Amino acid sequence: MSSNYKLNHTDSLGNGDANSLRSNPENAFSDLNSLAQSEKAVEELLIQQTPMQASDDHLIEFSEALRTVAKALRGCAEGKALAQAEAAEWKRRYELERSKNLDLLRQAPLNEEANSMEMDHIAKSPRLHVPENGKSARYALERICAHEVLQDCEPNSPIGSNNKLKRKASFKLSWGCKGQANDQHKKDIVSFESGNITTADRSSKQISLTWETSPQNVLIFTKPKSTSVQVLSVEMVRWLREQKGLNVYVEPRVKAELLSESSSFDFVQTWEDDKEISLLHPKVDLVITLGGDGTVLWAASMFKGPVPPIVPFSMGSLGFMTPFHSEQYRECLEAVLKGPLSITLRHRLQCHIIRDKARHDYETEENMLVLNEVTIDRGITSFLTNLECYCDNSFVTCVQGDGLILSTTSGSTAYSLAAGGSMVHPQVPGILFTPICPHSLSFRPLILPDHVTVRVQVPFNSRSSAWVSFDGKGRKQLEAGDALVCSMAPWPVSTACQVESTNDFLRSIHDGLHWNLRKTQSSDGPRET
Ligand SMILES: NC(=O)c1ccc[n+]([C@@H]2O[C@H](COP(=O)([O-])OP(=O)(O)OC[C@H]3O[C@@H](n4cnc5c(N)ncnc54)[C@H](O)[C@@H]3O)[C@@H](O)[C@H]2O)c1
Ligand SMILES: Nc1ncnc2c1ncn2[C@@H]1O[C@H](COP(=O)(O)OP(=O)(O)OP(=O)(O)O)[C@@H](O)[C@H]1O
Repeated sequence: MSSNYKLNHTDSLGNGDANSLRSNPENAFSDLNSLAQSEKAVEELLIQQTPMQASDDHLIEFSEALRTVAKALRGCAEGKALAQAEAAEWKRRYELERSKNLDLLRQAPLNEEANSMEMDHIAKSPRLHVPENGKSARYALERICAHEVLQDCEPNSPIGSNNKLKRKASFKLSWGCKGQANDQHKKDIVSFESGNITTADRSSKQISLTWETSPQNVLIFTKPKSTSVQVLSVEMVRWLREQKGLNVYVEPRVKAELLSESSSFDFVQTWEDDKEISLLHPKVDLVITLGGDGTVLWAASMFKGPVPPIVPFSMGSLGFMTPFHSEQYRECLEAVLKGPLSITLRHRLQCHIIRDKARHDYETEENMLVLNEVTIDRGITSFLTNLECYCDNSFVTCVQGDGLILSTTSGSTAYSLAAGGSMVHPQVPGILFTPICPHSLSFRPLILPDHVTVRVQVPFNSRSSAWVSFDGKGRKQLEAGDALVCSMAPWPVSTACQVESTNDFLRSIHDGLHWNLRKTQSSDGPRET
């Protein structure tokens, strides 16, 4: 009889048998009463044990039950308080992150204004055209269009040390209308005049870049350790200088290669210190890449802010972002330098890690920008990753598997595709949320809108840490309590198109992946009657 009330054991939160008592406490009391009123039971008890012992037993069991209930309630309250504290802490960090980003964005128009005044004063240059809608797009475009003065910030800087005062080439962007380029700018997408909601111009039209002043400064990135790339770079640098009269910048490694070819390449400019790379953007009108997609990723990673337009030549096995053929480099570059050219505006993600250790002082690790994706995986451990994912502070899901890929739409044809994600046109704004080998039958990839902030956290009860990599590089460990915060960056990467954005994208998936290649069924057979 007494076993009806016995609370054998409880877990750390006081759950277990306590729950059954808590869920139905009245039954427990009424059973006790009926037991006490049962003469037969009392007689039996008197025979088996002394009255003192019996009532002691009941009192002990009853007080045990109460203690367990109290423990369970305390556990619940503590859990709730902890969750609330954690939510508040994350909200604080999120707000800090947001205000930091807003500050950055606010500074942009100021700098732009300052530049503009300086420019107007120096050279009465035409102002760039700025699209009128959405703030983030406006800032992004202002930033990539910025006119800047080529002045050495540090007199001893090797970058452009033989430059006099030069002006960065200016350009304007225009959005095509029904496939035709014109001078229209982006307009509000949704109008709601007279209560009627209608959509007008869409955001992802073909974009055309027109030079307003000729590009003068070209930076070439090359895939290392490739003989064919080295041969082409020698030829291209000479052509750009002798035929086009351009200033050419290359990486220090490439300058050494060129000089070993001939001392006549000493006009080529480079840098010595990695810190000087941050000075590249104001000096470079155009970037050329010679290699595969990896070289485009490498080039983009050199720019921690705005990126000059990139002309990617294909010298790898695939090439989803490299539409130009190296054999025709002269014709291609002639056309690009003259303009106008179609571009694909590829979004990037900005990511940063928040360490649990740095909980009380807003940390700190450098923001990383990715053109393809940021991956959180299990590294060399054999344990499942356990990743809690939030989207703007709403819980999304917990990833248990090999990891998670947060990809741009440009990266949708890379790792995300291999993990089962959809292929998405690179100009569709969005963040792909693709699990890697999830240990669940119902986990499907998601595509989230471009305005959200995604947070991926390793929970404190995780069995192992996780590893983050950025476009397949720069691996960093995430310990329990650490989080990765990721949102759309305001600095896209514009790559020149061979034809136009959609045509290039479709060609790349046909040529690169043999997408949906199937022998055509012959008409020689049964037909619908
Ligand atoms: N299982 C996989 O498919 C897998 C695994 C790891 C990394 N990757 C990809 O490799 C990228 C790094 O490229 P890398 O060249 O520095 O390394 P890499 O030299 O190892 O090349 C990886 C391959 O991915 C291709 N690739 C890169 N970006 C692409 C894109 N946007 N669309 C289609 N294919 C693309 C490259 O052309 C190359 O063939 C990572 O960002 C990741 O997307 C893929
Ligand atoms: N300028 C560079 N400096 C250092 N590393 C680079 C540079 N350019 C490319 N890489 C690296 O070299 C590797 C190979 O580059 P890339 O993908 O362009 O060539 P690939 O592998 O031959 O092309 P594909 O994958 O199409 O066959 C990549 O990991 C990339 O990060």
